[in-house]
Order: sequence, then structure tokens, then C-alpha cells
Amino acid sequence: MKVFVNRRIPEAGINMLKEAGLEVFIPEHDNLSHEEWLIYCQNHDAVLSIGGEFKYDKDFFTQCPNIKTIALYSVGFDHVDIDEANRRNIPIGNTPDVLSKATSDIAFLLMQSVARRASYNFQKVKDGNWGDFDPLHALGQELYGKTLGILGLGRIGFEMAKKSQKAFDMNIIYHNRNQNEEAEKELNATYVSFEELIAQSDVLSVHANFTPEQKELFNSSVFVKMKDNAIFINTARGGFQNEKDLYEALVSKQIWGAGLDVTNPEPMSKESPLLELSNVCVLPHIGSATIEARTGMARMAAENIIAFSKGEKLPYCANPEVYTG
Ligand SMILES: NC(=O)c1ccc[n+]([C@@H]2O[C@H](COP(=O)([O-])OP(=O)(O)OC[C@H]3O[C@@H](n4cnc5c(N)ncnc54)[C@H](O)[C@@H]3O)[C@@H](O)[C@H]2O)c1
Ligand SMILES: O=C(O)[C@H](O)CO
Repeated sequence: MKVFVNRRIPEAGINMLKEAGLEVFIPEHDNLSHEEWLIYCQNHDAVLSIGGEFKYDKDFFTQCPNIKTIALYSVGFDHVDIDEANRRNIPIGNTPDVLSKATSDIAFLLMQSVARRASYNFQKVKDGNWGDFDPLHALGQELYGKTLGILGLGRIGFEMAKKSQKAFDMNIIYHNRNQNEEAEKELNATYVSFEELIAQSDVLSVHANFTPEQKELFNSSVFVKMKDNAIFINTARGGFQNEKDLYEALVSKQIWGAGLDVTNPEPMSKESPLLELSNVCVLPHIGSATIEARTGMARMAAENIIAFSKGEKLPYCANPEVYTG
């Protein structure tokens, strides 16, 4: 079986593929054009897919009829048309759990960074502007006992809630597609409606899977209903926020601050007005960027491809319904 890996990943995964006797192709340069990527996909049986820039939509499947499976190097699969993959019996692999701690660490880091204005103050030091001890300047807010609202209490949302509760004794409320009774018991979390979530959260952290119906769910009509001390955190997908509306909400002090690991679009332009605000911290989509998580993801993606090559089910499958019809 011929496997196309569109960018270098930790060696552990590549070694597994080679040891399993699979033919592996990795292009010499990382910045493939859409055409190059398509041609490579047309000439391979499987793709180990890194990054969200290439969309696996109906056109892709029509143009690349040889692709029999896709092993995503991510847990998110919003760039794949799952219905189309199902219609064509193509199993899609992903990498759940292994990155939940690392990604929730980034949500936690952003929450603290914004609450204590860390990136603003770091920038001041870099600018040679240490300043006097000023009792009134750049004051942060404490998180102890505040309410953390989680949109999407799945694997990563749960980890974020757990560490925020341990560190700051935060009260956890959440809104999810389904009620999560286990989490309610362990975290004493309360299920609320979306409207209650936005109205009651001191910190609102987004961890839901992104679908087109939720495009720019966080827009002016939502920000206006949030508390004026609220911090908006997003480590899920940038498509959840309208960034013009977020800017307006921050400037007009409808909300207090924002921490983003994901932007709309990505990469964020260095001209984005959000970057001029002292109450914003932006990171370039580094949720899973630890040695441990990225190595684990490489192994899982390789395991998925190896299982497929042996005629077995993908152990980590984003569309298990492909096996049951
Ligand atoms: N920043 C990063 O580097 C990074 C890393 C990993 C994952 N992610 C993102 O985080 C997302 C979550 O990952 P996970 O492993 O926790 O997924 P998960 O499936 O375990 O949890 C997501 C939860 O969101 C819920 N949900 C979906 N849509 C919802 C909605 N509209 N309202 C309320 N709840 C909703 C689901 O029911 C589910 O419980 C991924 O889909 C991915 O987009 C980002
Ligand atoms: O969905 C994911 O896993 C991230 O966005 C990349 O690690």
C-alpha cells in the first residue's frame, strides 16, 4: 500500500509505517500547493494528513478515486466531508485523547494569561517599558471561585474544567449536545442552556467540535449578553467567532478579554486589529504542540493506516458508522 504523508511528523510514526512494509512518500518541502497535494493524493492509496488547509470534500473524493483511507493527524475532522466518505466507504482516522491534556493546558494558559494580562506586560518589558510600580495600571482579575462555562464538555473540555476547578476552585457550568452525567458527578458541573452559559460565565471556554451550522456562533448578538468581566477563550476552531464582532465587544468593554489559539481565518493576519488590544492573547494553533502529544498522534495515525493495510478496522475512527452502514 502506498502512503502519502503531506508533511514531516515525529519519526516514531514513519518508522512504524516502514516497519509494516508500507511504501511511504513525504515531499521534500512543506508548503505544498493545492495542485501538488492533489496529484500526490491521486497517486497513493492512503493519506496521512497533517494540517487543516486541504479540504477532503466531494470534489477531492471525485478527483482522487484511489484514496481508500485518510488518517488525520488531528482529533478535529471538520475539514472532512464525513457523509461523502461514508457514501464511498472510506474510513477516516483521527487522534483522540492523546492531545486532550496538552490542548486543555493551552486553554488554561490563555485563561490565566488574559486574566493577569501576561502578554501585554511581557510586551511592555520587550519594548523597554518596564514602568514604575503603579497601583492602578494593568490590573488583572483573580479566577478564584469564579464561574467557568464550557461549551462542549467532551475530552478536552473536561480536562480544562478539571484543572480549573483544582487550581482556582471554579464553579463549572457547561452546555453540550448531550448531558455528561459522569462529568457532572466528578466536577459537580451543572448543565445549562446556551443562553444561561453566555449570561453566567466569568470565563467562557469553547471546546465543541466545529460544524458549518455553528459558523460565527460567537457574534455581536452573543457578546452583548456576556458579563462585562467575561474572558472568552477558544482552543477549538476559529470558525466559532466573528472576529470583527469580538473586536467591537472588547473595545466597547462588553467583555473583558479574549484568549485565542485558533483564529478566523488561519493564519491570523498580522494586521488584525485584535493584535493591537492589550486584553487579547493569541497563539498560533499550538494546542497539541508538545513532544508527548505530537509523538502519540504520529503513532496513532500510523496505527490507523497499518490496521487498514491489514484489512482491519481503524482503531481510532472518526466515522465508525462506515463499518455498520
Ligand atoms: N487548538 C488545538 O490545537 C486543538 C487540539 C485538539 C482539538 N482541537 C479542537 O477541539 C475540539 C474538541 O476535541 P475533543 O477531543 O474534546 O472532542 P470531543 O468530541 O471529545 O468533545 C466535543 C464535545 O462538544 C460537544 N458539542 C459539539 N457541538 C456542540 C454544540 N454546538 N454545543 C454544545 N456542545 C457541542 C460534543 O457533544 C462533544 O461532547 C476538536 O474537534 C478540535 O476542533 C483543537
Ligand atoms: O484537531 C486537532 O487535533 C488540532 O487542531 C491539531 O492538533
